[in-house]
Amino acid sequence: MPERLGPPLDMPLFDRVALIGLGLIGSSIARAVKHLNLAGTLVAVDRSEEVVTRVRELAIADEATTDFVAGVRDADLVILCVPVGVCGTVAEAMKPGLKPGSIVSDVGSVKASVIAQVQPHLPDGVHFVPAHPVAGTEHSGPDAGFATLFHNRWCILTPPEGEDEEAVERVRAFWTAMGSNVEIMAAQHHDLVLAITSHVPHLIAYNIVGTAADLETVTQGEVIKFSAGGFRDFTRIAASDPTMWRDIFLHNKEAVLEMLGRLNEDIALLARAIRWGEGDKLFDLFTRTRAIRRGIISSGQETAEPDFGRRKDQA
Ligand SMILES: NC(=O)C1=CN([C@@H]2O[C@H](COP(=O)(O)OP(=O)(O)OC[C@H]3O[C@@H](n4cnc5c(N)ncnc54)[C@H](O)[C@@H]3O)[C@@H](O)[C@H]2O)C=CC1
Ligand SMILES: O=C(O)C(=O)Cc1ccc(O)cc1
Repeated sequence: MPERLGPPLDMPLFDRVALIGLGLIGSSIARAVKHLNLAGTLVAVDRSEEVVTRVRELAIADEATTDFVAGVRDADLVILCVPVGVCGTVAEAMKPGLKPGSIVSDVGSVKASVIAQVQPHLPDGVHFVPAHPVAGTEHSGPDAGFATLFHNRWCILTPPEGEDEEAVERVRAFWTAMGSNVEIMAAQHHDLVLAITSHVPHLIAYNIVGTAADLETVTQGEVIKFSAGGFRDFTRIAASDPTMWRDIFLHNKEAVLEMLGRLNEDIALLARAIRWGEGDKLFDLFTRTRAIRRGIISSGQETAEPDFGRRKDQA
């Protein structure tokens, strides 16, 4: 797997790009954009003065402001990198500054709800190409980002039907330049797929760590001391940002509940197999799941060892 970004482009893809929300994802995009020369001018917008100050200290954008309207003015591409629950209010706040012909995008982990929140606020002539980079870590904030985060990772675009093809292709080119593999799918389908591949696994991690911490027969000290096994991987996931994940579950409610229902049925079957000593059933499942893990590794999406967020290849 290549660990470095390519050389900077001779010509930027966009004259002016505005990022709203400079946390893990926004600041990773900012670093990649600067490194690869993807924007003539990069503007950072955040509601937090502290974040804006830190962005200036880190020098990861050309301009930084808390003023949404001024921040997006004249931008050709505006990307919302905020928790999914506030995308509608952010879109409403920036609306007066949006330039006709510009492209609005986002990075939210849920797509149908973000589209429903944002679309009503976009003036005619502004294109909307929602995106979800399927790449991240359990860390948050502008210091947590790194330019190679999206390298060799999927980025899913969910343009509403009838959206301008050229706008979609420009967003595709942007993510491809950052090293992502881009796929296009319907927002509802995205939400169903991500419910089982990302959202429910996070819920399970939050649940198992919470349950272990609550167990009266096991002390907090023992949970930490003996966490070298599978539990340790769950604690990494369960350290993910509470605001972000609260919003994901509330905004992908139906798909998550659907997948949880299915999961509950399968767990009941596993409990039954254990109770009745049906070793073959357990063995068959574990054999199938081992093949899935090996398939992921051989596809180059994951290293064989735990990488705890791929921070060693930060750029
Ligand atoms: N963390 C991850 O691993 C991934 C996150 N995402 C998505 O990316 C988005 C951002 O996530 P992170 O960068 O991890 O979050 P973060 O917590 O690191 O950063 C969020 C930033 O948004 C700002 N913000 C919050 N509310 C705002 C508002 N109303 N107006 C303006 N700025 C506001 C915060 O000040 C902060 O700087 C979320 O929608 C999340 O679902 C997508 C892929 C991976
Ligand atoms: O840290 C991890 O293991 C993740 O799963 C990161 C992540 C979180 C949310 C997303 O929408 C995509 C990726």
